[in-house]
Amino acid sequence: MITVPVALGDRSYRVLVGDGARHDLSTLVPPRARRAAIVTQPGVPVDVDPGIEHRTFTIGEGEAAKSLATVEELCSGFARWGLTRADLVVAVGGGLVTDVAGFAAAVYHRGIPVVHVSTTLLGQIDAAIGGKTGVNLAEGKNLVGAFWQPAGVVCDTEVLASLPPREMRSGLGELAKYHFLGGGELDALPLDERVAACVAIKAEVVASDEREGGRRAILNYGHTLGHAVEIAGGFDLRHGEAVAVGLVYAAELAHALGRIDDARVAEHRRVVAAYDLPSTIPEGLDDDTLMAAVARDKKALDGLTFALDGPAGVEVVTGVDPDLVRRTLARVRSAR
Ligand SMILES: NC(=O)c1ccc[n+]([C@@H]2O[C@H](COP(=O)([O-])OP(=O)(O)OC[C@H]3O[C@@H](n4cnc5c(N)ncnc54)[C@H](O)[C@@H]3O)[C@@H](O)[C@H]2O)c1
Ligand SMILES: O=C(O)C(=O)C[C@@H](O)[C@H](O)[C@H](O)COP(=O)(O)O
Ligand SMILES: [Zn+2]
Repeated sequence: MITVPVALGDRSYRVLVGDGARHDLSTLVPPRARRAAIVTQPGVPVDVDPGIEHRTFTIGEGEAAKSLATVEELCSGFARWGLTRADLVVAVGGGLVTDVAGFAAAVYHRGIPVVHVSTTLLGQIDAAIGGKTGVNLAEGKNLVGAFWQPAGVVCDTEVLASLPPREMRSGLGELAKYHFLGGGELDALPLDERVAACVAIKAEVVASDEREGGRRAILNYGHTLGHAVEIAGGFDLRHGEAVAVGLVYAAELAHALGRIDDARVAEHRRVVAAYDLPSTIPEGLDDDTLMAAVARDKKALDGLTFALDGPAGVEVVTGVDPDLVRRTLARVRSAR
């Protein structure tokens, strides 16, 4: 078992990574908790035992279930059962479950503890770590949410064996992101160590800027166009697939701004292709729709804003020329 600490002062917690790590869930349960509300989906074939009285609450599958309506249903269920502030929410699932259950925990009784048992590759290397929780609106991804750190996280690599191949590949989209955030050749590592290495990268960034005042936005690399493609396409692409498209787009944009050279763009394309992930914008998504979604990105405080690679690594670039953003859409489309 590998333990990765997330150092956030009195909100610090442990991330347990390893084959069978779910069996250590009870070690992360806060001492005052008497009851645990387990939030999961019918499609998650993972049983957990928090070691205290528990009841299971299921939510729907797919991004449509990542909604305020689902949060309301969960909170009503918690209230009917009599869950108190001293009790616990345990999210068991991928990023969708941990984002929704984490947000419900953040707002129920103005905040109760949550432990994430992450069951997808994408969740284990990214979504369950760092305390971003939230839901979608019709207008965009994750537009309502809260920073709410878990009391602990379990990344049991054994449960990844049942993950459908497309979901595993989607996780590789976020893994591709870490290649450009100092991760280097992560593929050389055994699975547990690869997951732990990504968790450690994310933990260090989150510890330096918990609420995305600045540096944390590098974790959003590939997400400005990624989220736009995801929502404009009605979620035909999985999150990690959309991030892969967004990484290639961000590389082309950084190149157009003179921040990186041809070889670095080629490296982005190589990493994305090696994971068998898409590198172009799906047909049928028009530029105006994508531009509107890009403008609604939460990072866009001062003009169109992207996390972009450059001589000093990935950093946030504000006020990007809309014409250049459009021309880069055309460039990525033509490289199909
Ligand atoms: N909060 C964050 O920092 C953060 C980071 C990255 C992504 N996200 C969010 O995470 C979501 C995507 O998460 P995801 O890729 O994990 O998808 P997901 O949570 O939708 O799960 C994908 C599918 O796999 C099933 N599944 C889960 N675990 C399984 C298992 N072990 N075996 C078999 N099937 C299993 C689920 O039921 C679901 O149908 C998006 O909403 C994205 O915005 C959040
Ligand atoms: O944890 C972060 O910070 C991230 O940006 C991680 C992303 O992979 C993740 O998809 C996140 O939910 C996106 O955040 P958002 O602020 O753009 O909604
Ligand atoms: Zn993401």
